[in-house]
Amino acid sequence: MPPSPPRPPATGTLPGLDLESGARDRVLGPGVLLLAGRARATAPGLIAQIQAIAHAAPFRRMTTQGGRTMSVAMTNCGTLGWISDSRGYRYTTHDPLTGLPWPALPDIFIALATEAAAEAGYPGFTPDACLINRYEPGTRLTLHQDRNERDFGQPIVSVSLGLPAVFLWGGPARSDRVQRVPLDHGDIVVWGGPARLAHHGIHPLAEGTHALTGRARLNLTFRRAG
Ligand SMILES: O=C(O)CCC(=O)C(=O)O
Ligand SMILES: [Fe+2]
Repeated sequence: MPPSPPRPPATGTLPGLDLESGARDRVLGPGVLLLAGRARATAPGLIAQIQAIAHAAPFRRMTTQGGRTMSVAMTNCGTLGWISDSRGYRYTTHDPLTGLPWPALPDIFIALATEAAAEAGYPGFTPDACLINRYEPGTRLTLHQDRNERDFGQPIVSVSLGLPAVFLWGGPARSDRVQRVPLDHGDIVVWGGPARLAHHGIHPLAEGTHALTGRARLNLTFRRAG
């Protein structure tokens, strides 16, 4: 009997295993790609910028049109910021909490989002909006579509920092089968084209602490909203 072939390398679900960037890259479906670890090198700089942004535009838990309080804490940077309140979801130029324009997109944010989009097959992406989500253990984001943007021809670039999470990736219909995709610190998911209006969400975060973010996961979601 021939010897059994060598096992393929482990696929990076082991916490703390510092796999080479790219080893866990995955196509989740047509138009959607996981770029594993691509934000790892710049993560400390990204997190420092998030702290400065949150100083000017604090994290807050927004309410939905139905009066529920969202469990994810959010803030924004860019010329447009995503908000939810009793009037529904929309983009605004100003932070309703401070009355000031949202803080500008840092150059390192724009560079990262543009490079990740290009690598995933969406060249020329220039974001004008970055939603910053902060999850604590137990926090979840229910299945939804991102559909408040003007041009669905533009992709979404989503960067994970800190605690790991399970990304829920579905399809255009809410009832479509949902894949559970482990996301680690520094991972980037890019979706567009046929995947642009797929349902997605975040499973309730597991307990833990991360060296750079503490008891939290931070997510940057880049969009061309206007
Ligand atoms: O936290 C994530 O990875 C997803 C965030 C998201 O889907 C959104 O902000 O619309
Ligand atoms: Fe989303």
